[in-house]
Amino acid sequence: MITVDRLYVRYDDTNILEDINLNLPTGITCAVIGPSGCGKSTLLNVLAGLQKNYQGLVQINGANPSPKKQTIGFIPQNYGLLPWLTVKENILLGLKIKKEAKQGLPRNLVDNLGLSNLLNRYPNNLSGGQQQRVSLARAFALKADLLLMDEPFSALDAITREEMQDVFIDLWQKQKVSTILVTHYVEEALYLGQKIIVMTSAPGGIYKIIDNPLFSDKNFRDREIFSSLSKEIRNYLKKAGSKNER
Ligand SMILES: Nc1ncnc2c1ncn2[C@@H]1O[C@H](COP(=O)(O)OP(=O)(O)OP(=O)(O)O)[C@@H](O)[C@H]1O
Repeated sequence: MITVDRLYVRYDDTNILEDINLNLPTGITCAVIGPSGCGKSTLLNVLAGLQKNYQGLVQINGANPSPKKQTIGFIPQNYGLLPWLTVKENILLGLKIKKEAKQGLPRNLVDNLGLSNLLNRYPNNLSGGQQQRVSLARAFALKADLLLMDEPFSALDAITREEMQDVFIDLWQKQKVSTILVTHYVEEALYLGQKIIVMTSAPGGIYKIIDNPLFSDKNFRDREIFSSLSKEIRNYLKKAGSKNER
């Protein structure tokens, strides 16, 4: 369970996040969408335990976010791979930090992600899609309490992005890890988020939380509700971008 109660983040005298309240049950995916600069990455950083300068209550399974108390997987915008480590070493990195590297490489995961022949390569010699697969392997190997992804697929071309969205859904179906992902794409939010949080522009707040009936439906674009729901979110985003119109 993820609980956020009256969360504020301030830099100097400016509120970046303002009065964020959230209750997310364990084992769901939640997509966060909102105008540029509204504080989406800041929210992820707070949940990851990377940012401590906040006010309010933030709890993951009843405790403040901390690498000592929970296992938190984090996939940043640039995949977060260490260029001086091989694919294999990058995948094992999280497990090493968790002191579980002795279990060795999670072979099924590596095979499912098509990484078996790339284990000795370095990240710079991989395509964007391959790098993203490595970062997913590292995150899912952890069997994390919470997986945070900051625009995980935005650097990929459209076809590879759609492939990676399917890869994510397949992995998630097997593990049902609680996941929060930030995205700029309405379609991505509709495919990957059981819940969709629409944020207001700076200072970031929650404009609307939507229960999404299209989650993980591979034919979601063909469903009748798709165009009305995506229109609704785009309208929310337009309004959310201009607080006066709320
Ligand atoms: N260390 C910092 N000091 C001061 N201001 C900061 C700092 N880090 C972030 N900010 C500001 O906080 C605001 C929110 O930034 P954040 O990166 O969380 O937004 P975002 O919604 O993820 O943006 P984008 O969609 O463009 O990636 C921005 O105005 C940013 O300039």
